[in-house]
Amino acid sequence: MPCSPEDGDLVQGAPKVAVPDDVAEAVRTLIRWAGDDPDREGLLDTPKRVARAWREYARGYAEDPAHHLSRIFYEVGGYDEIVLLKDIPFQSHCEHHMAPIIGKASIAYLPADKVVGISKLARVLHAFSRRLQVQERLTAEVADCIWDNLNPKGVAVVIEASHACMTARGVGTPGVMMTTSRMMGCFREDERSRKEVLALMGY
Ligand SMILES: Nc1nc2c(ncn2[C@@H]2O[C@H](COP(=O)(O)OP(=O)(O)OP(=O)(O)O)[C@@H](O)[C@H]2O)c(=O)[nH]1
Ligand SMILES: [Zn+2]
Repeated sequence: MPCSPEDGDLVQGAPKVAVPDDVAEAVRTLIRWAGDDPDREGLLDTPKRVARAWREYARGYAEDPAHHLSRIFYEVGGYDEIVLLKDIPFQSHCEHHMAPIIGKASIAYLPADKVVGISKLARVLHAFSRRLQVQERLTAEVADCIWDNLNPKGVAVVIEASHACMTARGVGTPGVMMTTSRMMGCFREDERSRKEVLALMGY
């Protein structure tokens, strides 16, 4: 995947982050554990690559997700209906196996007075997904962050994802998706609002 400008020191051509010896050594140990020789030519640079890759996978730890919701618009022409960002692709890693979680999220809110730039919903998702996660917590953290910072009338988050720890190992069930949701405010209390937002999401 190409680096985006928000990757900071990870932008192609920028100086690479230094990898501490103990981190590289940990990867060498893992290579040995996997059954290979970390001193063979093809694997010599792998510990540093893996270490830097993990800085990318886990760059959400360096972000304050709420910061993305700090630029508020109060005037949006009296708009008072659902705002939905649908099928946002994301990647995360499960905290049990550190294996990829690959999926999509739909994030909706019903504004009271505060509205944010629509990209910010995806930024909040990425700030939480680029950490070690379980899908339930990821779903709740995204919803809670929007609820706490925008004080909307409702928040709805639905996430569908495939867990590599289930597809590439373990139970070995490719194609299985896990679905989680968090409904808050009107989407939790009012059945019509809940149905409306789920229909807009395509469920
Ligand atoms: N609820 C939940 N479970 C997850 C998530 N990601 C991974 N898991 C599960 O975490 C569980 C960890 O179970 P353990 O028995 O401790 O680990 P394990 O022996 O590797 O389990 P298996 O995956 O069944 O081989 C597994 O059932 C995984 O499928 C997630 O986001 N949410
Ligand atoms: Zn897992």
